Formats: sequence, C-alpha cells, structure tokens
Amino acid sequence: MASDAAELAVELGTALIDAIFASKPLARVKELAKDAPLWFQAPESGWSALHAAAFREDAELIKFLLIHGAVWNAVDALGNTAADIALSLNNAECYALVRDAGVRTEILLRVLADKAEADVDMTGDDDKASEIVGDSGAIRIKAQDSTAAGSTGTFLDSKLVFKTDERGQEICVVQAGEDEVGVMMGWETDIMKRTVDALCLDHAELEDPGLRVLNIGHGLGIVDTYFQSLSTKPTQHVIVEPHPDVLAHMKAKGWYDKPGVTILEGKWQDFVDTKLLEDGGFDVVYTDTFSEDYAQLYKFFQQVPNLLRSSTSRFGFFHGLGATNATFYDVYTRVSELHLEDVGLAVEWTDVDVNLDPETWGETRKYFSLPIYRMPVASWPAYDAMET
Ligand SMILES: C[S@@+](CC[C@H](N)C(=O)[O-])C[C@H]1O[C@@H](n2cnc3c(N)ncnc32)[C@H](O)[C@@H]1O
Repeated sequence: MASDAAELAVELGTALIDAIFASKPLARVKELAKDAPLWFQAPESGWSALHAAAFREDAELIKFLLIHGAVWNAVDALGNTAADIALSLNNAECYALVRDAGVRTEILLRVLADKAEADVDMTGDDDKASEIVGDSGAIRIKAQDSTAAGSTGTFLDSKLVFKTDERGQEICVVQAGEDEVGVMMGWETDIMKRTVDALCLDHAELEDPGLRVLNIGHGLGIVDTYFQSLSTKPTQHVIVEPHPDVLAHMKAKGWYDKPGVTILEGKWQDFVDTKLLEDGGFDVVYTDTFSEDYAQLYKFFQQVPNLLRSSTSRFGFFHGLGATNATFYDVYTRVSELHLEDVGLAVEWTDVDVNLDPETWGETRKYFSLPIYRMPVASWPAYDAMET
C-alpha cells in the first residue's frame, strides 16, 4: 500500500514536471498540479515542479504552485532553489516571487515557534516545542546539525585549534564530523574592520562616560582588537565568551589584563537576565557566535533594545545566515531586517565585496560562498523618518 502511494507520487510528480518542460498549456499544467505532490523532486536532477516553472519563466504558474504548497527552499542536485534558476535566467519577477514566499514562510514559522515556546512555558511540555520547530520545513541553518558546527553543546565540548593558514593568517578551526570547520577565518578581517568603523562612526570620541561596547563571541579577537584600536579606547568593553579554549587563548594574549575590558565567561544566554547585562548602557553591541541557529539570533534581537544606551547607539551582527546560497542569503537578509523592525530598530545594509578565491578555505568546510557580504548596522530610526 505504502509503495503504491510512493509509486503514484513519482508518476504524478514526473508527469507534472514533464508537462511544464513540454510547455503544455497553463490550464493543463494546473489540472495536473491539483493531483500531483508538489514536494516531489525528480530523482537525478532534484528538480521540482517549481524549478521547472522557474525554468519556463512562468510567473503565473510559480504563483499557483506556491499557493498550492510548493516548497520554496527545495534544492536540486546542484544545490539550487527555483529562485536560483530564475536568477540565472535574469528573471527578476520570478526570482522575487519565490524569494518573497521564502520570507513569508520564515516569518510565519518564527511566529509559530514563538507560540509553541509560549505553550511549552505554560505546560512544561518540552518535546512539543522541538517537534513543531523541528518539523517546520524552514531553512535549518545548522539547527539540525549535532556536530560542533551546529550544536552549541557539542561545540563547547570540542577542542579548538588556533593555527596559521597557508597565507599566514591566523585561523581557528574545530572538527565537525569528518570535516574541519573554520570557527573564525582571516578573510573576515576586512568585514570586522568595516563593522567597527560603521558601528563606532561618530561614537569613538564620546565624552563621559566614554564609549561602551558589548561584543558577543571573541573567536580570534579580530573585532575586539579593532574596538581596542579606536583613537579613543572604549571606557567599558565587555566580551562574552563561553569556550574554554578561546578563554585560554584570550588569557595568553593578555585580554584579561587590559584596562576597561570585562570578560564574561559563559554564553550570552547565561547573562541576559543578570545585572551584568540587564542595565543596558552600551553604545555599540555586536554579536558573532558560532554554532548557533537563527532562532538564537532572533532571541538575541529581542534583547538588543534593552542593551542600548541612547538613541544613537548601534547594533551589528555577523550576517552569515544562509550564506552558502544566494537566495537563502537574500531571504534571511529580509527576515532579519523585519525581525529587527519588530523590536523598533532600522537596519542599514552595506555591501562588502569579499572576493573569496578557492584557496581561501584550505581544507575547511565553507560557511560563506557568496561574492558579497551584506553588513548590517541597526539603530533607532530618526524621528523625522518615523513621522513620514
Ligand atoms: C566566529 S567566532 C567570533 C569571531 C570574532 N567576531 C572575531 O572577530 O574574531 C564565534 C565565537 O562565539 C563564541 N560563542 C559561541 N556560542 C556563544 C554564545 N552562546 N554566547 C557567546 N559566545 C558564543 C565561540 O566560542 C566563538 O569564540
């Protein structure tokens, strides 16, 4: 019985994809789509009906398939979504249809996850939350990954290696299953410098009580070093870092002896409700953690307004969300922007050309494979902008 159903799914799914490729009339394709499983992907190519519709550049069919349950983030055998196919054909309309479906889905899933969590808080039923969150069909950025790259618990128990790569840049790596994964790589140096410049613009010379900075995740200390190199050093520079090997590295490099630096040994989640962070009072807040999923970043977003000191304070984060695929990156750029809007912050994005050559990663697994990094700087919207 089960195999009959599976065979039928293959038959109907294949017939639908074939009809789209054969440019059959839209009415006939819609007819077939009513019975066919829209999640079906052809065994070798991995193409779904949505991929085929993008290839046919048929906006109406794309809309129809999405409304009837096509999966916006299904990837083919080459790792491309239907939106990527549209992008490769320069079809902005078809691309936007799939991307916007992704944004709507991700926003909705976060609402459902929030609701599930609220229900769990009331019932104490932990399994329910993991069931709903895990069953969402969302882009799972590391969340399902129990290796050191995807699970904070595993990561914190893993040995980190600090070394110099073939290009003479310091890197920090961790073993995740078979792969070596970069926790922090030298190529991010330029991004960290630009981030500090953008976050501290007009702030470095703050009068009493001076510049107050909070950085979550020390890694190689690149961003923290830039904060320390400002023309006027921060009067208060709080660094939150849980990994024992990073903390040991920080000790060896003298971070524990720097005036004005406070190191909170633990995860940011351990400190949010404590006096150490709850008073807010930061001019600049930055977060770049490793092994955490979007759900955690989203939770951090909720904390940010309480952490900022004044109307000119700024917040930034390392935007590596979905950064191995152009569409996922685009979707998460918008999703994170909308979620920051929800807490009252407006984001300005600056494109940074990262120009990574194939040698950049050495033997490590890639976590960023796009030509452009989108650097976010969030702040309170100006009053005149709010009034218009
Ligand atoms: C990518 S590195 C940060 C690199 C840093 N921006 C730099 O410029 O070198 C990520 C760091 O976040 C830390 N981390 C992971 N989970 C964390 C959490 N929940 N709270 C605070 N730090 C965390 C890791 O131990 C690691 O040191």
